[in-house]
Amino acid sequence: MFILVNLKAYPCDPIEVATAARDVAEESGVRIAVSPQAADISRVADTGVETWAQHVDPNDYGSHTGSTLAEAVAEAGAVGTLINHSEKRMKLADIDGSVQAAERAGLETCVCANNPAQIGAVSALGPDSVAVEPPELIGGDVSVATADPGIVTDAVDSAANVDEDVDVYCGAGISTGDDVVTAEELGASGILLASGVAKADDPRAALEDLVSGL
Ligand SMILES: O=C(CO)COP(=O)(O)O
Repeated sequence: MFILVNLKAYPCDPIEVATAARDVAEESGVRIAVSPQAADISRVADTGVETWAQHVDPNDYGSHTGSTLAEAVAEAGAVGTLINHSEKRMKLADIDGSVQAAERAGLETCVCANNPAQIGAVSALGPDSVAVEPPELIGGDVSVATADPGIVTDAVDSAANVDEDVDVYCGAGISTGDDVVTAEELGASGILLASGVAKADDPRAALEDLVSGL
């Protein structure tokens, strides 16, 4: 299982989370990555943790003020990027452009989507992975894997029907090792989470719990 920690714009210490994630990944052998604010990518990557961007724009180099250039986040130390999110909604054509931009820059890609139908649509764009996250469960304390297990299994089927090489992750409300094991049993090969770590009093303990059943 891959554990991808999205720090969103939470007021946590990205270096504290990054060092904890690096250590827990080393100790457990579980792949863990941290996705900080773009401005923090470089110093998070310097900790040695696997670092992902939260977003890249579809554009190439050029006159694109305010854009997040895929090559720039790769140069800063990111090895992957999220694309699209319930909190950063993109048009399908722009998701396609961002997947291509990320691939051009050598970044691994994970496209987020709200439901299994959208998972099928974005799987057709050829990302490395997709993540199903029901918006109504994001930021809550009930895991998608227990609140709506069918959405995870349907997302797995939906992606496989389009492209069997696309990994499927799930997210929303995941905070415990039991949630991670349940997600794995439903066919997910990774989880995407935020508040369970970013808002935890002790991010290291939260990460240790997440990997405890793997
Ligand atoms: O949106 C998410 C990750 O991208 C999930 O957020 P929570 O883990 O806070 O529910």
